[in-house]
Amino acid sequence: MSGAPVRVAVRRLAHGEGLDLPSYATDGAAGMDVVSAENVTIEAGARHAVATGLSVAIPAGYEIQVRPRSGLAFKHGITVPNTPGTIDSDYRGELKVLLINHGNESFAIARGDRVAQLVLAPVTRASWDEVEELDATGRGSGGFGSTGGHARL
Ligand SMILES: O=c1ccn([C@H]2C[C@H](O)[C@@H](COP(=O)(O)OP(=O)(O)OP(=O)(O)O)O2)c(=O)[nH]1
Ligand SMILES: [Mg+2]
Repeated sequence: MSGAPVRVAVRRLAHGEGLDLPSYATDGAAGMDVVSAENVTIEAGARHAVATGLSVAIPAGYEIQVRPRSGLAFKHGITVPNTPGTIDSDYRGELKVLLINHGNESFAIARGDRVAQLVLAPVTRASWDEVEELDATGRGSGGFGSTGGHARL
């Protein structure tokens, strides 16, 4: 961690009352674990937008990324289909965690369970310089495996 934490306004919605705010599990954690505000079971193969009971006002120039927790992914096949989910700085609706169950069994989430992690990240915006020709490179248009497969070169 470098510097003071960036302050982010957070509002609890009615169904978020009593829940822990997202928090860093360890001193060096990159993401804040965020908990579910609902009891829900996600069937094998199904998706669900999990309520967090929170809305936020991220300062301009930042975003929040919603990332999976590796333990849920590895043990249960529960991950974030749109990872990293993007929370825009101008979004004021409820922050939701989209989950998909890639496992073979239904997965029960209880209110208060940690379902994902939130990473605050700076945003660099681009503007286009439209040109007739791009500069030449050794790679050129080669891609999608053009340098070899997964095995040792
Ligand atoms: O995992 C997510 C992803 C998005 N959002 C909210 C915040 C975000 O600012 C908004 C829009 O997300 P995104 O731009 O990814 O979705 P879209 O399909 O492009 O919708 P829109 O047209 O509203 O931008 O939805 C969440 O709560 N959780
Ligand atoms: Mg969008």
